[in-house]
Order: sequence, then C-alpha cells, then structure tokens
Amino acid sequence: MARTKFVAGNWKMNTNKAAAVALAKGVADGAPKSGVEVGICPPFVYLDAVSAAIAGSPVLLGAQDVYFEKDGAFTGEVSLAMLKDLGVKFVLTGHSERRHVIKEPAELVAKKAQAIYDAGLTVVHCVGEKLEERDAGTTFAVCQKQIEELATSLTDAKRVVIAYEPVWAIGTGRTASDEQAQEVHAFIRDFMGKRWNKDFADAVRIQYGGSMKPDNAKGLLGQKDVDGGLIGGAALKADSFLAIAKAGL
Ligand SMILES: O=C[C@H](O)COP(=O)(O)O
Repeated sequence: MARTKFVAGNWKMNTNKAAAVALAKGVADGAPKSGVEVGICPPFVYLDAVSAAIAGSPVLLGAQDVYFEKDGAFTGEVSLAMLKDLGVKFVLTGHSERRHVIKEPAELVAKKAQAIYDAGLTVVHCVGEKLEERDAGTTFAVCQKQIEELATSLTDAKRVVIAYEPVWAIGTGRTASDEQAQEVHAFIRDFMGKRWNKDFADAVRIQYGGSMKPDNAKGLLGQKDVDGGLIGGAALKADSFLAIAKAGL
C-alpha cells in the first residue's frame, strides 16, 4: 500500500503574529505541490492570519487542540465549528505536552478524537512512552493503550493519522534511532490491523515525532512504516521544515 507521507509542523506556544505570518508564507512558497502532504499547526490566535497567508498553497492548516462540545458555556475553549470556519483540516490529540504537562486525561483525549473525526476533519493522534516506560520495557503496552483511545468506528483511514512521539525524544535533541522508530511503528500498524483490520492499518499514516531535523529526516522517513513526521523545534524555520518535508519525497 503506497501511503503519501505527511509532514506537519507543530509550532506549540511559539511565534508572534508577524512571525507566524512570515513563517507560514515561507512554508507556503516552498512547499512541494505533490508527493508529500505538508501541514502547519500555529497557535489558535494566529490561525486566521495563517489561513490567509497560506491560501492557494498546498499547505494544510492544523490546530494543536480543540474542545469536543459543539458550543456553549466552556470558557476558554475552542470548538470544531470555529476551527472549520478558519479552514482547519486536521487537529492534534493526545500530544505528550497535553497528556503530561497539562494533565489531560485519556477520557478527554478520546472524546476530542471522536469529535474531530465526526466533524469530518483528520485526527492526528499522538502516542508515545516516557523514558521510564521505555526502560521498564512497556513501550508497546503504553502505545497500545493510547491507540485504544480511538474508537473502531473511526474507519476512514485517510482521516486517521498516528504520531509516534517517544516523550524522551521531544525537544531534547535525542532522536529515536531509525530502528527504534521502525520497531514501534511496525508494532502500531500490526496492533491496528488486529483492532480494525489489515486494509485499514495498511492505509493509516504513522508519523514519527521527536527531535526530527533535516539531518536525520531521510533515515527516519526511509523506514518502511514511517509515513511522515510531526515536527516541533525544526518547524519554526521555513528552511529546516521544508528540508524535512522534502526528505519525504
Ligand atoms: O509535536 C511535535 C513534537 O513534540 C516534536 O517536537 P520536537 O521536534 O521539538 O522534538
């Protein structure tokens, strides 16, 4: 099954309005028109400006988070309708910073993933073990439990993306080796084949995230089950982000 690679930049809580627009324009100007999908997730408050900056380009607009309710008294939250209004096509769920820093519980992650899918958008569901979990030999078990947050009623493989992000590799400069990444990606695909079915699992894209840079992207993206990347630090400069995206061609 040929899977088009998907490289997404997660800007996290970085940039200001002028920098966000300039970065978005830089990415839009240099993004490959085919062969690899490219997306960017600016902070909520810059989504509108970034949406305008990438209009007419192949770059997909993503959001870093969302709330699962449709509307109402949920102070500080942002709905899927609001995101769709601005042209958002995909939304992250279960990012390790939300799980471990913000302490978002698995039940809430699961509700968000379901709501994103039900709204017709793509879910980029992040999974990954902490260092102590890797050392304890529970990497596969942790990833499996986090994949199980997705209901099996999510059957459109085009709109389900998994991002495997070992927590010990995020923002640390310490990347999983090509072999370590491939081993977990293969496990995830195999597990998804059992939980959904093989056709679904063969079509789902599994991104790698965690200190992916231009110099290690080719090796990681060359692995059989690595279908793209979720990029943090290196996505804050258009040239390094585009170099990673082009490594996926
Ligand atoms: O969402 C992106 C990941 O957390 C990776 O971040 P990083 O590339 O800065 O390690």
